[in-house]
Formats: sequence, structure tokens, C-alpha cells
Amino acid sequence: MRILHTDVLVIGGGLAGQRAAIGARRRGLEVTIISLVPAKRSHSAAAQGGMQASLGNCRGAQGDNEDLHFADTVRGSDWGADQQVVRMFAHTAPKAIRELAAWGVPWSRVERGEHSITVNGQKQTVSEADAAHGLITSRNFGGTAKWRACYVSDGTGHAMLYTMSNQAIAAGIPVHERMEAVALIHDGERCCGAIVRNLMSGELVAYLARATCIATGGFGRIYRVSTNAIINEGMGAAIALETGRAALGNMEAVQFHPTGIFPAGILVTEGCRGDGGLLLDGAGERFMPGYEPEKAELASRDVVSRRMEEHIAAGHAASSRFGEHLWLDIRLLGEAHINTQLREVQEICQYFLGIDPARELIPVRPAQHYSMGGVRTDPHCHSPTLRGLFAVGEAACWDMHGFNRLGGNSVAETVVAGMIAGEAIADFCASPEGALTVSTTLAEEFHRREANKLAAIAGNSGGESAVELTRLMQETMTANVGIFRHGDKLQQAVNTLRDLLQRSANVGLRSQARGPNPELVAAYRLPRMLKLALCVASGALAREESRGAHYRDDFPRRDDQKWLCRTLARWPGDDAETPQLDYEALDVMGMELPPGWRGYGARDFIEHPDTATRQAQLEQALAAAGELDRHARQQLLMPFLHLLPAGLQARNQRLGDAP
Ligand SMILES: Cc1cc2nc3c(=O)[nH]c(=O)nc-3n(C[C@H](O)[C@H](O)[C@H](O)COP(=O)(O)OP(=O)(O)OC[C@H]3O[C@@H](n4cnc5c(N)ncnc54)[C@H](O)[C@@H]3O)c2cc1C
Repeated sequence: MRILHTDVLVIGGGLAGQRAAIGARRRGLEVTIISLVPAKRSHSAAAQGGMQASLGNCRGAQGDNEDLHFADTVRGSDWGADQQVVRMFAHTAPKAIRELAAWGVPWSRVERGEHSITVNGQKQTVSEADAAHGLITSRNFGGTAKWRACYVSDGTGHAMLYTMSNQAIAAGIPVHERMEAVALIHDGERCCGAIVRNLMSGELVAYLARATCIATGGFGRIYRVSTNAIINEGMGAAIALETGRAALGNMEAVQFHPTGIFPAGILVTEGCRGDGGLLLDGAGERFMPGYEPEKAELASRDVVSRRMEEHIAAGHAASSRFGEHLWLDIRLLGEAHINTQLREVQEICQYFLGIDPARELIPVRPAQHYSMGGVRTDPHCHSPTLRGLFAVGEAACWDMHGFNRLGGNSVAETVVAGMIAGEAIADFCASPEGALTVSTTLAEEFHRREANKLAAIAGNSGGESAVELTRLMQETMTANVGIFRHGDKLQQAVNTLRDLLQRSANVGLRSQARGPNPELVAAYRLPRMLKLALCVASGALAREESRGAHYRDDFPRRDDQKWLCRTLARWPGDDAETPQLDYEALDVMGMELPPGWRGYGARDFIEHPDTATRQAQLEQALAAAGELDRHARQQLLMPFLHLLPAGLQARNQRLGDAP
């Protein structure tokens, strides 16, 4: 067995993993990143529309600040988020944008003078101030009070990831590509690294590390129709689950994006609607204002996706030989705008639909898009139950998205959480807890276990096909654990997934090759994907309410009295067929923004018994404190700055602030 030693092992070379790695490296630690693909091919590169940060530079962003970003994010989460974490995030996002600008991200900029924009289907003229000229601009996105999504045309993730990757290279951080973490090495209390499989040679290597950070992205590929890349299979979350110690948070909270192109599911960005694009039905009529007068097409994603599906079910769809869908109309934005600000959308439409979106309508239908759930961490991105294990980005449940993520808040989370995790990892490694005293016997034991598993799969002559079982899992998830959920269908899904998990032990291979063998890889990953799917379906079945993206036909109201809590899923043992579910209460008495109406979507919900008391307490505290600026006011209501590394605590400056 080959053993590699490093201070910090980062599993995943996307935006989150690389930013965490850079932070730890800057503090003098030896850091190694492993990745399934070359780091610059990570899924972060697919992010199109933007990164949220309250810079307040352009006209539509004027008056923006951390308070508004915080409130939008909490409302977007349907009060499922950890409010202190949301504060940490909103406070750090402007710093993250500026750091990326300094590193070379070519953010689109404000241009002084008059510009034509499209709002609510109408052309308007706005004038940008001389003072803002050349500053980072932003566009409108769903569920936000201001134009807050900073962007690089519609190739934001690509620009961010390439810049981040170049910084990681400059910092001397090695990326071991085409390597897959297949198990975490741990003793039940402390994580000490991972067993890693070389996807080219098939060799299993033990990486021993003082701190291990999971940054493996989302698990969208457990669904049939998804905007996610095919490498988004959730293996990082799955190997954390298999420790039996680390918990996965809110796995039932799965986002469906309104505008996957139909039928392929490839995303066209929310920026299309942010820039003024409209949703039309089969009759060519705009329908969202009828359902959502306040925000129309720009309500949060969970709300828009549900309204679209309702409209289809009510018989208003367009139909094609692939089935029913709706239309996205960006023709009104004009060719010049599309060719500069929505270039990727233009190309996606051209290559995958054979249409020109400046002249034709884009067929769309909601598709699985984002995993709000993931490895549960504390505000320092550290697992509370398995020390030495950190998690960041889409793979984590930090938890700033609760039950619905706002557009643009994900790439922002990857960088912000990476900044915080890098410091937290370095602090941990500097503490007595951070010393690694692992015996190689433990690594050998995990190595042997995985080697035996692989040998058993390779030698299995069973009659099942991994490809077919994967397809059945994906069909089950899309049909029964989608946008609209119901107890009966969820129970059916749990039963089917359990059955598939049993059958997955009987997969036969045609090729025994240990190196690049897709059949072997599929068979090896399948039971883990099924365990994740079971966490999603079981969590959804147990949660008898509707919150954010989790909507139950049979329990249509949000129920703060019973369900203002985070789901924690653990896998109880190798032979288990379902996860063990526990719940972590969200403390209303500690909230800065007690639960209420989101400002869009359903108005009726079951109130938490503490909500009125907390509201009164906040009002009394403010009245007693007298005149306060907004920063002091905020700290009085819910202190959070102490949770941030010292270097990130400073206030953000905006145009018009006193110097
Ligand atoms: C089409 C699309 C458009 C989007 N647009 C936006 C947007 O405009 N704004 C926004 O905020 N968000 C957007 N998102 C969401 C956002 O892009 C992602 O949530 C975010 O980039 C995830 O970053 P990450 O670093 O957590 O993971 P990723 O970028 O997915 O990186 C995961 C890394 O983990 C590695 N990996 C995975 N498993 C293993 C393993 N077992 N062993 C070793 N390595 C492993 C992979 O190789 C990869 O390097 C979009 C998502 C999609 C699908």
C-alpha cells in the first residue's frame, strides 16, 4: 500500500476546494488537492449568470448592503438557513468579489451614461453616474431586492474558476487529477485522510492528512433530468455518510431550476429573466404575473418552478414530440444584448436546439439543479461529529441556503466558505487537536476494505447491470421525489430505492479491468448514489410540511411549529437499508429575522410559538438602545462578527460612504 502524507487533503478542485486550499497554503501548510478531472474542468466552470455580493455600484443596485442581502437569503431559504452563517456570508461576499478582481477576474463593469434596460416587458432608460464608471456592475436575479449578481457576461463560473486555478498553481498547490476519494480514513472520532483510487491505473492510495476537506460539489445526477455535469454524483457526501459519524444535513432540500432547455435539461441562466426575459405558455401568453404579482418571473426558483408545473398541469403547455413544456422569451432583449451578455445562452440554443434565441422562443421546463443538502458543518465549515473533517461548497450544508438557494448565492458561497474554511483548517492544524497521531494500521484497514469491495465487484457474475439500476434510480427520483411530492409516492420511492440497493450487490461486470473501466466505476459508485437518494427520499417522506423547494401536496403549508428544524441523516451501518434521521432545531429566540411571509409565494404558514415573543424582544431591544447606525443595530440583534476570521471582519465600503 502506498501512503502519501500531507497537512491538508482537499477532495475536489472546484471553486470551493481551491479557495480553501489557497487559504490553508497561505498559512504555511502543505496542501494537496485531488480531483476526478483537471481542476479547470470542475463543474464550477458551468456557472453562467453571476455571483451575489452587495456592492451597490450600478443604478439597480443603489442602496444595497449586507442587511438586504441577508434578508433576501433568509427569505429565500424559507427560514431554513442558519442566520448567523447567512450574516457571515453576506458580510464577506463583497470582499470575495474584490479579491477575485485583484486576482484577475474580468468582472463586467458599470459604464457611465444612459442605457436601455428591459423591466417587466418594457424598455426603460437608466443613467449610470460618473462616479460609478468602471466599478463592478451587477444584474437582477430572482428573489432579491436589488441588482446584486456580479457577472462576467454569462461565463461567470468559467472566469472565476480559471482565475482561482491560476492562483492555486501560483501558490504551489499540487492537484492530483483523475483521482477519486472512495473512503474516509477515521477512527470514529477523528478523520485522518482518505483512500483514493487512481482512475487511470486502478491503484488504491492512502492519503494521510491532519485535516481533510470535502469540496466535491452536488449530487444532481441521482435525478434523470438535471442541469448538472455527469461527474456530479455526490461521492464526497456519500463517503462522509458512510463513516456513520458525519451527518448529511437537509438532503430533502433539492432545487429545481425553472429554465432547463427542453428536453435535454441543459441550463439557460436566471440572468435571462434577470435581464428582462419572460416566461410564456403554449398560447404565447405571459403567465407569471397572474400567479406572483409581486415578483413575477423573478420570484425565487422554488416558487417559479412550482408555478410553471402548475400552469402545465392546468393545460397551458406547449407540446412537442418530446412532451409538454413552456417558453422562455429573450427576443425582447435584442441581438446586441444577447450576443454580449448572454453569449453562452446563445450558443447553447444554437448547438443543442438549433435555434437563434434572438428570433425564436426557447423551450424550457424545470430541471434538477442544486443540492442544498450536504455534509453538515458548524459555522467554521468543520464537522461537529467527526473532527478533522471539513466541508465547503455545494457538497456542504453550512447552512446558508436552508430549503432554497437564491441564484448567484452558490458561487458566492464557494468562495466565501473557502476563505473561512482555509483559516479554520489552519487554526485547527495549529491546535493540539490538529496533530496527527494515526497509526498506519488504520489506513491499512480502510485500504483493505476498499480493495476487497473492488475485488468482489470485479469478480461478481451476478445478473444485474449497474447502468440499468442507475437509470431506475434516476427515473424514480425524477418521478417520485421531484417538485411536487406526496406521501404515497415518496414511500414508493423509498421502497424502490431500498430494493435497488439490495440489487446493487449483485451487479455483474463484463470487463474485469482495474484501470479505466467505466462499468467498474459505475458499479462501485452505484450503492453510494443509492444511499444519497435514500437520504433525499426518506427525509422528504418524514418532513410533513412544505418549505422552500420541498413541497408536499399532502402537507402544503410551512409548519414552523413542528418543522423549523434541520434534518440530519446518518448511515447506521454497512447492512442498513435506510438512513437514521435526527433533527436539529432552529432557535427562533436567537434569530435576527423571525419567520414570516417571504414577500412572494404562499402566505399561509403555521407559526412557531416563539415568533411573536422574539419579534417583541427585538423591538424592545432596539427601542431601549436609541439611535444606532445599522452596523451597531445589527450587532445588537444577532452578533456574528466573532465567528469570522479577524482578517474578514472589517466593514465593506460603498460609493457614497464616508471615507
Ligand atoms: C449549469 C449551471 C449553472 C450554474 N450557474 C450558477 C450561477 O450563475 N451562479 C451561482 O451562484 N451558481 C451557479 N450554479 C451552481 C454552482 O455552479 C455550483 O454550485 C458551484 O460551482 C459548485 O462548486 P463546488 O466547488 O462546490 O463544486 P464543483 O465545482 O462541482 O467541484 C467539485 C470538484 O470535486 C471533484 N470531485 C468530486 N467527487 C470527487 C471524489 N470522490 N474524489 C475526488 N474529487 C472529487 C471534482 O472533480 C471537482 O473538482 C450553476 C450550476 C449549474 C449546474
